[in-house]
Amino acid sequence: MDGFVIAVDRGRYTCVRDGADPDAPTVTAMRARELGRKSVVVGDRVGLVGDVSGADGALARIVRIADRRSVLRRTADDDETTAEGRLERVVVANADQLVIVSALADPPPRTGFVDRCLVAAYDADIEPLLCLTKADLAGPEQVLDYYAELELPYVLIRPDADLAALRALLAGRVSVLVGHSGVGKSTLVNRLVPEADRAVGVVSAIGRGRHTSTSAVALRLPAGPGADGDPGWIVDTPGVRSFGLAHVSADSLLHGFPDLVEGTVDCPPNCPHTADEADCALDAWVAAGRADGRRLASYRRLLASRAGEPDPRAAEPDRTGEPGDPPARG
Ligand SMILES: Nc1nc2c(ncn2[C@@H]2O[C@H](COP(=O)(O)OP(=O)(O)OP(=O)(O)O)[C@@H](O)[C@H]2O)c(=O)[nH]1
Ligand SMILES: [Zn+2]
Repeated sequence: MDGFVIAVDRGRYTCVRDGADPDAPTVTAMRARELGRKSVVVGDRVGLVGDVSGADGALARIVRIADRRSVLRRTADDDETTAEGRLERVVVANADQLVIVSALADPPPRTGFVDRCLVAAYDADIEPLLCLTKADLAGPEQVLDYYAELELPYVLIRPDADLAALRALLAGRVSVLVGHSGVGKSTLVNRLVPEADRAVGVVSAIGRGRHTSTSAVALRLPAGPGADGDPGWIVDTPGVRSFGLAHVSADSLLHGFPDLVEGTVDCPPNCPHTADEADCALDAWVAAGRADGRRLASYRRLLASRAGEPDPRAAEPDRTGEPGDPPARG
């Protein structure tokens, strides 16, 4: 029996069977010994044996994990020189899309956080989608201007408008939602999946909150009226407030900045692209107007952060989560 892992809690995996009716009971499973040390995460496609009835108290076993199409990772922090920084976690397997939820106001957009998510998305080979909430409070011009060179797909979310544009982008795919506290991610999840309360209830019944607050949960999107085909899945990541990037090499970090990549062709061999590297061609690239200087500054902040250098702006009082995360001001 093949299935899809939708929640993980203390050695128990909640799975849905492939092809099962959306209302069919979920299957609770444990890992079979033959899996060895391989981890099973939300989004994994697994082979199940044993009692797959989903009845109360039934316990199936996961005997196989399918090859992963993508692996979204994070580390606890950026610093590859510390044990905590090297502690790498797989957030979600087999995601197709990373939906970066950012408010346009209250709290103001944090392009540093978005840039960091873009690095994680490109590193994982997952398509990014910028989801700009609270569009009733502020316009998207500044944020879109910052990403002008990227052709980054985006949607605007306002409380009084339907979510058709977003639903169309979610259809048929597994999309991971990430965002800072207060950006309206929970509000959005509840609007997308009105039964999310029920789903959340199921998860809390197996102990969410007592265990790890960072565990991800996959929620099936409801079929729209008259819609055929698969409406898709969203994966909510309640505890993921930032993406430590210690697992991303300095080279891969650059792939999160496609607007800068071409600017490095004139760099000397093995150029670290840091601000103190006098011959780095990126400064000239920006000076020539080929990319936004704020993007170069953001890239270099991430480079410095990976090397364990403290960000001088992290100490500013109005910054609550993300070191070195400027609002998108011009
Ligand atoms: N004006 C406006 N307010 C919104 C919108 N979406 C959410 N809010 C409000 O923003 C606040 C935060 O929303 P949440 O959905 O709790 O945000 P969150 O990102 O889930 O944050 P946590 O609850 O900390 O995880 C709430 O007071 C919402 O009512 C929106 O589109 N426009
Ligand atoms: Zn360089």
